[in-house]
Amino acid sequence: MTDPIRNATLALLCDVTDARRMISEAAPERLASLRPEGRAAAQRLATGTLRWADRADRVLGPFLRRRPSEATLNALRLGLFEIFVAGTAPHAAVDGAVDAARTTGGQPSLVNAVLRNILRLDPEPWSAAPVPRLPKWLRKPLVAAWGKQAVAAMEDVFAAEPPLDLTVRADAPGWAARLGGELLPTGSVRLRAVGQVSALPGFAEGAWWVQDAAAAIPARLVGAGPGMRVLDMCAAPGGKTLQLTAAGADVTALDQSEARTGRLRENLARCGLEARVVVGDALTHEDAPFDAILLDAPCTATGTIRRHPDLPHVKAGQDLDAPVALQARLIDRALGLLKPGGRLVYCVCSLLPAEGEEQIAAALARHPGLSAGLPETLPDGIEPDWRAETGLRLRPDHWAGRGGIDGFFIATLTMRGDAG
Ligand SMILES: C[S@@+](CC[C@H](N)C(=O)[O-])C[C@H]1O[C@@H](n2cnc3c(N)ncnc32)[C@H](O)[C@@H]1O
Repeated sequence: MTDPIRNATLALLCDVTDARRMISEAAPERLASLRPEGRAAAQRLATGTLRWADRADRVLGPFLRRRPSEATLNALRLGLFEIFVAGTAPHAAVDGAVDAARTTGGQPSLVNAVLRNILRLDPEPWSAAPVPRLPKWLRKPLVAAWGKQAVAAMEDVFAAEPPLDLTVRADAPGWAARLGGELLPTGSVRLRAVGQVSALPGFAEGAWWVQDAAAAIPARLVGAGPGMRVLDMCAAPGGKTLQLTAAGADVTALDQSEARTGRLRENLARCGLEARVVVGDALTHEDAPFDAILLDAPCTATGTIRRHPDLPHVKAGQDLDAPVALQARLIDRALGLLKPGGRLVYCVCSLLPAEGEEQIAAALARHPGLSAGLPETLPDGIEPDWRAETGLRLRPDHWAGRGGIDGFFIATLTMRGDAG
């Protein structure tokens, strides 16, 4: 009998590897006919399959004379993931992959033959294959920036299913105990093996929100508090807006995406928090001056691969010049909206220095009177080796034993009062 979840998973995998669409973008349409549990299952299968695609391709190599169609290759990857990682009974995984290949325009007989041949091998080749590696287009600049050993440690972290981190409004130790999670030194609560997030205690009343431990750090560096006028310049879907608002600041949350801003409004409403939400282009936003600005700039998001293993497939060969140029324009615009002496916190969830360290060096060169330096008192839990010359460099292999963190670069910038 045909399985709608596997069929939809295979179609979603082809959306990623063939049509170069992120799962978050393609899933709403692709999985629309499934029930909520089915949608969650298909997303889990697709994400896991992509996380292990590099190992699957190495195992498949000797069995394929040439690269098959995307539907066939993805059906094979899905079958191997189910058999060797997800623990599905081999006959069910093979039948499911064969059937999905048939429904999705692949070659079912090839999928059947290859998977059965692999299952016959003794010892099975999966376990001996190396940890999935990043694709060359990304590995090369990362090795140049952080070295081979660090990149290998990142790849180990990317191979594992990431934990779920929460930012808690009050009483993080209490919520960690209640949810059976770990209280991280930076104050986030880390959970493992979570089913439906919205069913957890505290979700409905907005006692916490989902936010990676690294992503929770930039807003803490803003120093927001009551009486301060703060601009969250690229705000949606709003994890950082929630932090700034919860700290008591008068927050303007600006983002150009109507759809993402809708999610930001929902998040504020769930948490009972208020901010002025504006849909608009930060490059033309007026309404100055602000005491502080948080600029969480659009970027390659290469720091979030452990949560988004679809990203290396979708962004392959992406031009870096456009995001880097936009980030520079956004920094310049933000500086123009700040009160003299006000603080700009710039951050990107990128592992590429061009979007982080080099972006800040270029801003310092463009603006005499601008300085980059971390505040004297840093938020709790920041490790000494996360400090970089002009800010904080957070990498996925930091806290590797605890499940890692997202990659981020964060700088705090201040313009001297008399400088223009
Ligand atoms: C990294 S995401 C922000 C994530 C958000 N700060 C959070 O914590 O949930 C970058 C955001 O920048 C927005 N963006 C990109 N270019 C923009 C522009 N010119 N003006 C305003 N927003 C922009 C995108 O729509 C996207 O929501």
